[in-house]
Amino acid sequence: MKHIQIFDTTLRDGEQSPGVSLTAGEKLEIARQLAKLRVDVIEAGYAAASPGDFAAVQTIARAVKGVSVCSLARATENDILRAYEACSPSDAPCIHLFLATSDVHMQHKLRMTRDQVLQQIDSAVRFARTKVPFVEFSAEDSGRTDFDFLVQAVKTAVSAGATVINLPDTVGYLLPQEYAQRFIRMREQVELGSALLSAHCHDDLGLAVANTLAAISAGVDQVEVTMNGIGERAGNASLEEVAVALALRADMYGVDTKLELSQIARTSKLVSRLTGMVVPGNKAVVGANAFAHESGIHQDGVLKERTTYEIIDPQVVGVVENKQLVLGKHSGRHAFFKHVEELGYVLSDQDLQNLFMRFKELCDKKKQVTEEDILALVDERVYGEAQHTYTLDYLHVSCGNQPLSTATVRVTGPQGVREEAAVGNGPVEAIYRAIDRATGEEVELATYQISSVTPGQDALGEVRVQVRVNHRLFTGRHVASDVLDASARAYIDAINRYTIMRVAPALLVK
Ligand SMILES: CC(=O)SCCNC(=O)CCNC(=O)[C@H](O)C(C)(C)COP(=O)(O)OP(=O)(O)OC[C@H]1O[C@@H](n2cnc3c(N)ncnc32)[C@H](O)[C@@H]1OP(=O)(O)O
Ligand SMILES: CC(C)C(=O)C(=O)O
Repeated sequence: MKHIQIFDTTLRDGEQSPGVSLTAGEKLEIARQLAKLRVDVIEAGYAAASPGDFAAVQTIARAVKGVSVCSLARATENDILRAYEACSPSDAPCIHLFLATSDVHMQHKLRMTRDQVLQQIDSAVRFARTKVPFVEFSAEDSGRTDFDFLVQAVKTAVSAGATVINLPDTVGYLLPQEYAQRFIRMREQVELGSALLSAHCHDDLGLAVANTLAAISAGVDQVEVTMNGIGERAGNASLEEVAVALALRADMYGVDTKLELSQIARTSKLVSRLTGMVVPGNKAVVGANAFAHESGIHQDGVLKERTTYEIIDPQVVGVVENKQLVLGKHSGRHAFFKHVEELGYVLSDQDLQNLFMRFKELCDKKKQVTEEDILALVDERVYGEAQHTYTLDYLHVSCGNQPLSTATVRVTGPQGVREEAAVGNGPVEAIYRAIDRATGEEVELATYQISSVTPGQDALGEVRVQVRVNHRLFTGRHVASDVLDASARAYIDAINRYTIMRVAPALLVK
C-alpha cells in the first residue's frame, strides 16, 4: 500500500485563524500530542514572523523527536536563515519556502515579473538546500496559476533541489476534479525525480477535504492538514476527516498513513482548548453530535445494531464517553426506556408507558429536554409516592490550604438522626466520607462533575454525581450557591435513588 505523508500545519496555518495566538508552551503541548498522533511532519510555525514563533519552532525542534519539524519561510535570505536556526535541532529539519505564482499575486502583491519569480524560486531553494536536507517549495495560489507557468515554476524548484513540491489551493477556489487534474498533468510534464508531490487545501467553498482526497486519488504523496480544520479564513482540510476517510474507504484509496487514529479525539480537544476555537457540534468525526442519534427510528436501529446508522466506531477515533442517544422530540420508546434504565430506575411496563407519554408532552413544550427534566419526570412518579430515605440537616466543613479537610454532617434516615465527622484529602472527600458513615450505605463514587449554571461571582453551582452499587449507576444532582452544599446534597440524592429500590419496591418492579 502506498504511504501518504501527513504534514500537520495546525501550529502554522491553523494558528493563522483570526483571533488565535499560541504561546511557545502551548505549541509545545500540541506538538507533543501531534507526535503521539504520529503525523510525519509538524509545521511548527513561521520562525521569521516573531521572536515568540522562532522560540516555539526551536523548542519543538529540540523537544519533539521522531518527527520532522518544519518552519515556513518567504523566499528571502533572512526568512530562510531564521527558519534554519529554529528548526535545525530537529531529527529531520525542514524549511517550507513559498512564493506566489498566480498573475494576480505576482502583479499586485509581489510586484514581480514571471522571470523574477522564477529566478527567486531558484536562488531561494538552492540557498535553503545548503542549510537543511528537506526543502518544500509551495507555489502560492497555484490553483489560480496559469498551468504552463506553474510547470516552469515547479521545474525550477525541482532542479534547484526542492524535496517536496506543494501545489496549494491557497484561496480554496478549485473543484475536486480540477485539482486532481493539475497533479496528474504535473506528473506527466515534469520529471520530479525523488521529489514528493503535496496538496494543501483551503475551505472557502467547503471543499478542502474533498479536494485533498481528490489529490490523493491523483497520486500525491503528502497532504497538508490541520486538526479540527482550523486555519486562515474558512480553514484548511481537517486532519481527522481526511484520516478517517482514508482508513474507512481504503477500498477506494488503497493508501495508508502512520496515524494513530485513537489519538484523534484527544488531539482535537487539546487544540480546541488551547486555541479557543470551539468545535461545532455537527463537525464530522470530532463534533459533540458526530456519534449522537436523536430520532426514534435511528435510535432504535442503533440500539439493535450500532452500524445501522454509524459508519465510524467512535472508539477507533478515541471517543470514550459517547453520548449516543440524545433524547428529544424525535425520540422513540426504545431509546427513552433505555435512558431511564441507565439513570438507575427499574420501572413497571405501565409506569414506563405513562412516563413516555409525559415525556413527549414535555418535548412539545421545551426545545431541549435535559437529563434533569427526565429525572424530574421519573422522580414525580417515584418520589411522589415514596419518602426520601435520607435528608441532610446540617453540614459544616473546615478546609484551607492544608492537606486535610474535615466535615461534619447530620443526616436523618431510617435509623433516626445521626451526626458523623470525617477527614479527607479535600472538602468533598471529607463530606462524602462523613455521609457514608452517617448513612451506613455502601456506595462507591463513580463520577463527580461540577459546573456553574449562571454567570457571575454569585453563580449557582451544579454538582452531578454517580454512585455505583453492584455494577449499577445511580445519578444524583443538586444546584446551590454553595458548591460544597450542592456536593453533599447531590451525593445524598444519588444514594436516595439507590435506596428507593429497597424502601419502595412496589414502584420499581419489572
Ligand atoms: C498563504 C499563506 O498562508 S502565507 C503565510 C502567511 N503567514 C504570515 O503572514 C505570518 C505572519 N506574518 C508576519 O508576521 C509578517 O507579515 C512578516 C513578519 C512575515 C512580514 O512582515 P513585514 O515585513 O512587515 O511585511 P508585510 O507583511 O507587511 O508585507 C509582506 C511583504 O512580503 C512580501 N512577500 C510576500 N510573500 C513573499 C514571499 N513568498 N517571498 C518574498 N516576499 C514575499 C510582500 O510582497 C511584502 O513585501 P513589500 O514589503 O516589499 O511590499
Ligand atoms: C504557504 C502556503 C502553503 C499556504 O499556506 C497556502 O498557500 O495556503
